[in-house]
Amino acid sequence: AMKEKNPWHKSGIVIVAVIAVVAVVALVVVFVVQNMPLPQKYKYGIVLDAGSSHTTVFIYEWPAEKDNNTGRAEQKHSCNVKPGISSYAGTPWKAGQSLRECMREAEKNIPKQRHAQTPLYLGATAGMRLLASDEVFRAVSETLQTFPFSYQGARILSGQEEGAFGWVTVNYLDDRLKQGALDLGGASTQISFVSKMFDGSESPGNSVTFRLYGNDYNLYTHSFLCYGKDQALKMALSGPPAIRDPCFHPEYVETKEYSKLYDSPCVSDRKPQGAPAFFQHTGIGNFQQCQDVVRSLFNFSQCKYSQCSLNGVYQPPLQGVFGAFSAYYYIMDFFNLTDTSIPLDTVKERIARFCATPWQQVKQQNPGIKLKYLVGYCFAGTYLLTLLTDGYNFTSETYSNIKFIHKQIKGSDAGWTLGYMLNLTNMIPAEAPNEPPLPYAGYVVIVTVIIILLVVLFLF
Ligand SMILES: Nc1ccn([C@@H]2O[C@H](COP(=O)(O)OP(=O)(O)OP(=O)(O)O)[C@@H](O)[C@H]2O)c(=O)n1
Ligand SMILES: [Ca+2]
Repeated sequence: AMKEKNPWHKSGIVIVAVIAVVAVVALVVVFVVQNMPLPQKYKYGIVLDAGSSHTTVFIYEWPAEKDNNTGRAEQKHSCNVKPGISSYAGTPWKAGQSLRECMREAEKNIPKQRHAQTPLYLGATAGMRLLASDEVFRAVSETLQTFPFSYQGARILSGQEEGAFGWVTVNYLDDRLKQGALDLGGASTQISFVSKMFDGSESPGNSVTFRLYGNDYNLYTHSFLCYGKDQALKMALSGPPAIRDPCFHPEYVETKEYSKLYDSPCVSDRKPQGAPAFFQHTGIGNFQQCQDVVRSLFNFSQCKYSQCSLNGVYQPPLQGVFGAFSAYYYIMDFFNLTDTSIPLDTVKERIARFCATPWQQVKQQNPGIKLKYLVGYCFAGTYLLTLLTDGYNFTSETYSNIKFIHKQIKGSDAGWTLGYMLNLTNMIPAEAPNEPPLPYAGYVVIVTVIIILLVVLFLF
């Protein structure tokens, strides 16, 4: 009998193979889809930074299901209003009104179902330290309570908190190396850093301890009230009647109201008897002389500690790199000098040349810059350099340890607000995060390749 070929034999193998391949592909697909991260659910927090010159509403966002020890809160949105609430001393209700528009934006930026559980904090800094108006706080609180968030209250931060939380923000997410923090505001300025030479014993008032990513830190921090850039300018102007002012450009002439100059506690006791109502403010644009004026605002005559920065305030030796933000950044960004590999002498020369440039020419060369800011950069640049060198003791050698920064990793603004919220929500990461051994994509690729390998072996 003829051996009949079984036509089913060959096609049977093919069918089995196809089914096997389809099954494996299906397996892989199901596996990948199943293991894909679910659409994230987020939690939110709102912090209002009520500074002396502005109020900024910050919205932070972090994954809801993750434990909080991995450093993942990020800035989702920010909204800025000027001027600061402390400028509404005469009309407190307007301070409340001024925040409405940004708060409505916050409502839009946070999903409705999360509103009620979103904490809302307002922290005020140096402007309110100087004003200390209960009426302004009451008006602001009333406004904030009309929004559907979980209002946690408004308060004035101490200078120590402001410095310490700025340090936490700068070091959050970045556990590789501990950076110091330099904050130059309108009404106060802060310096915060960790130093081997500082254990808090010499000056307990400058000491703050934190546990961050598995390490304990003893932080040195100090806030100088009245030494923000706007109040420092008032102090500089209120010296001997500033007729010919080295901190303003040649050809700058402006008639100014004397009483406006003395409207802050930083300068009120300097007001001379029988001062005229108006004075002519005339620039001569001289960096060296402007530096002398700034130095005269710093008192170096007494120090009861092993060493001091200025005004008899203890400061341990500088250590490590520093993130310098807020006005430090705005000023150096204007001068195109945020790159600190540029030698300090070159930086001084450039600012000196700017100060010596006649005001008309400065205006022509900087058409895009608001005049109220532009007019102040000669003083601001001189003040910044003098504070860093004569004040904090940075040198030509250590200047490059400063990094002028605006945003943190992942786009959060550098400043005290993120650190403040992390602290109040118990989210300052006490332990270092547990990294998964493989990134997710790598894990999927490896699993898939192994399965395909097994299938190929099986077929042959
Ligand atoms: N784009 C900007 C924004 C602000 N400024 C100025 O920089 C200074 C500091 O601003 P900021 O850090 O916002 O200070 P505040 O938080 O308002 O003040 P403080 O921290 O002292 O309360 C102010 O003189 C402000 O006018 C600037 O030159 N350019
Ligand atoms: Ca500030």
